[in-house]
Amino acid sequence: MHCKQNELVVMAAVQDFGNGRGNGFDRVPRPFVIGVAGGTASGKSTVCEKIMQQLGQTDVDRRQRQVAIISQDSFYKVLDEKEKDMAAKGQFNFDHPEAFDADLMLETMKKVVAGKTVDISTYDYVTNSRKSTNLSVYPADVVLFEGILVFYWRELCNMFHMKLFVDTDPDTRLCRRVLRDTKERGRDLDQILNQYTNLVKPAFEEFCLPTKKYADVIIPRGADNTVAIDLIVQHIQELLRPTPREARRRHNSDSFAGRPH
Ligand SMILES: Nc1ncnc2c1ncn2[C@@H]1O[C@H](COP(=O)(O)OP(=O)(O)O)[C@@H](O)[C@H]1O
Ligand SMILES: Nc1ccn([C@@H]2O[C@H](COP(=O)(O)O)[C@@H](O)[C@H]2O)c(=O)n1
Repeated sequence: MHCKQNELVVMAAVQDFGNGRGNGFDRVPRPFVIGVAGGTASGKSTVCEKIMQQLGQTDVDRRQRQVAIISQDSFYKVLDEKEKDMAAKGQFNFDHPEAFDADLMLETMKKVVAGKTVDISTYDYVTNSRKSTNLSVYPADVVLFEGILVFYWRELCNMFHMKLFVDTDPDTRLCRRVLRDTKERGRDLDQILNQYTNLVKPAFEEFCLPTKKYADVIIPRGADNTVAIDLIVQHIQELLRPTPREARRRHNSDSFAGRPH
């Protein structure tokens, strides 16, 4: 088997910690790492953003956040001159596993799992290179790792305690990619369509789609699927350590519930 299944872990977490009141918090892995895979422009980042928003994390200082997001795109290899030239013409295959620095990705994720702060490059799609500024990702209770091929490498896939696959209709994805890449990634229509037809679509079918079977939860329609997102948020809330205020509130309501009438 390529990547082990986690349903039992997830079910145990739901059963043991579902009421958020037991001492079971100590037995939830810290951080609880969630892999979010799916084709290009399926809505992976948008789903992660929605999860962060609903958990009230977006207004919190990055150092204090209980949930962190890491993008697999931060681990694209540095291109040589010839590859840069190909990339500028939309002829470099960014959808092949070889395009990623798998060693760096694994090394970084091992540190994340060990609860360490990691410095991660941000990626510039206009220049097809890593930006000079790094982003620190601080230890968090839950880490979302999103990207087209996050379930492709067995060792990486096995690090996830929960695996989500964002499953959006391919025509919708292509339309969104055209709009996004012209507006935000400095691409023209010809280049986008050539790259999509010759490289993106075949690689999706060969490398990304076959990893859907490792998902614990498949999210049809991506970020439009508010029911799925609500359920995932509810589950994450149950995994997060209660803040001191929340712990007091729960303690008080337990004591009150225990009193004779
Ligand atoms: N449900 C949606 N409805 C409309 N546009 C969406 C939706 N989800 C994502 N988008 C847009 O589609 C593009 C790709 O979404 P994104 O979340 O970046 O996908 P991915 O991370 O899978 O590449 C973005 O421009 C985003 O704003
Ligand atoms: N320089 C680059 C790097 C990546 N891509 C494309 O991005 C896609 C992955 O990002 P998503 O947000 O869409 O998941 C992938 O399909 C690459 O083709 C690129 O065009 N240029």
